[in-house]
Parts: sequence; C-alpha cells; structure tokens
Amino acid sequence: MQVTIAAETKLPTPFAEFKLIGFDTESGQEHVVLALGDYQSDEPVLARVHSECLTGDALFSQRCDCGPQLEAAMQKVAKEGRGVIVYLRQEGRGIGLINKLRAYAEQDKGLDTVEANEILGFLPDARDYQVAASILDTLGIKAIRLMTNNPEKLQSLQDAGINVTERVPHHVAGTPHNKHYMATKTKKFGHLL
Ligand SMILES: Nc1nc2c(ncn2[C@@H]2O[C@H](COP(=O)(O)OP(=O)(O)OP(=O)(O)O)[C@@H](O)[C@H]2O)c(=O)[nH]1
Ligand SMILES: [Zn+2]
Repeated sequence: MQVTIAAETKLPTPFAEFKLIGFDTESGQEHVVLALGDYQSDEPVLARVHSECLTGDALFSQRCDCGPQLEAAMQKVAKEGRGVIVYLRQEGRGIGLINKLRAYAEQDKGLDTVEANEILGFLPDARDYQVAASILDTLGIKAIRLMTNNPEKLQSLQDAGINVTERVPHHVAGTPHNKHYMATKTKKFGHLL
C-alpha cells in the first residue's frame, strides 16, 4: 500500500503538543499520526494503532471503550515523552460509519456485535492493517510496543510486517452500556480484558 505524507502541523492537546502528520493513500483514504518526541530512534516506540470510532472518539458514546482508550493512549505517550498514535480511518471495524449504526440497531434488538455484522453480510472484523505498516515504515519506525488488548490486532500487525516487541495492556474503565459489548469482545475476539 503506497502512502505519502501530505501535511505536517502541530496539535496542542491537554496532554502534550503532538506533531500531527496527515497521510494520503492510493485508496483515497486519509489517515493521521500523532507523534511525540524522538520517535525515529532505534529504541522500540510506544504506539497505538487506533481504529476510527466517530461515536466513541468524538461523541462520548458509552457503547464502546474507544474514546477513553484514545485519551489513555495520548496520556501514556505524553507521560513517556515519546510515542505514536496511528489513527486509522477504519470506522466500524472497517465497515464504515452508517453500517456500524445499522449494526448498532441490530444490537438494540438483541444481537451481539459479531452477529450484527454477520446479519448485515459483513465479516465480524473487516480491518486491514497493511496501511499501518506502510505508515510506520514511512515514518522510519522499526519496532513498536503496542498498546492493545486485542491479540488478533497484534497478530495482524505482525503479519503486515511490523515488529511488535511488546504488548502493553490498554484497559480503561467500563460503563453499564458497554458491559455486554466488552464481554462479547472477550468471548468471540479473544480480547485480553
Ligand atoms: N461493526 C462494529 N464496529 C464497532 C462496534 N463497536 C465498536 N466498533 C468499532 O470497532 C473499532 C474498535 O475496535 P475494538 O474491538 O473496540 O478495539 P480494537 O481496536 O480491536 O482493540 P484494542 O486495541 O484493544 O482497543 C472501531 O473502529 C469502532 O468504530 C460494533 O458494535 N460494530
Ligand atoms: Zn467505539
């Protein structure tokens, strides 16, 4: 997957002032990386590969754990003074925003997150991490310490050619609204929660 750095600017946040790097890809999808400190040196860098979740990241949804996980990743990178957050525009585990909302509507009727994707004709998880590998490669990052609870994501990133030297557990507090969702992630996706 061909990716190019299209823009670089500053992103001041409550946690740190990140470098914000915008990527264009041959598929037309745009992605961003928040980077801090000397992320290009040889030492494996603390990293999160975060999948877009408009409802969780921007609208404070309590159906999932995405918003608090994004914030926690920014805080951990700020604390270390060095790290990257690859923000991938793979909304709804790759099925897109509106289809995710359709999947939520199915869950409102009693299906779990996997069954809801399947009844709509999608894979339970349609994400592709090849683009993350290309982005990290373009940034000159050779090895990462990955903040995740998802063993499949870790494996997929390794399969895409990324050297993951360590999994850093990335737990956040649950809510009454995401209890069932988190339980399904543990049972059906093997999340280490
Ligand atoms: N299709 C679908 N996507 C969802 C649903 N809930 C959250 N998502 C999407 O799932 C993605 C996040 O995946 P998660 O399984 O929560 O976490 P992860 O990134 O695989 O694993 P961690 O690294 O541990 O956070 C985001 O793209 C969300 O938009 C849902 O019910 N259906
Ligand atoms: Zn979410």
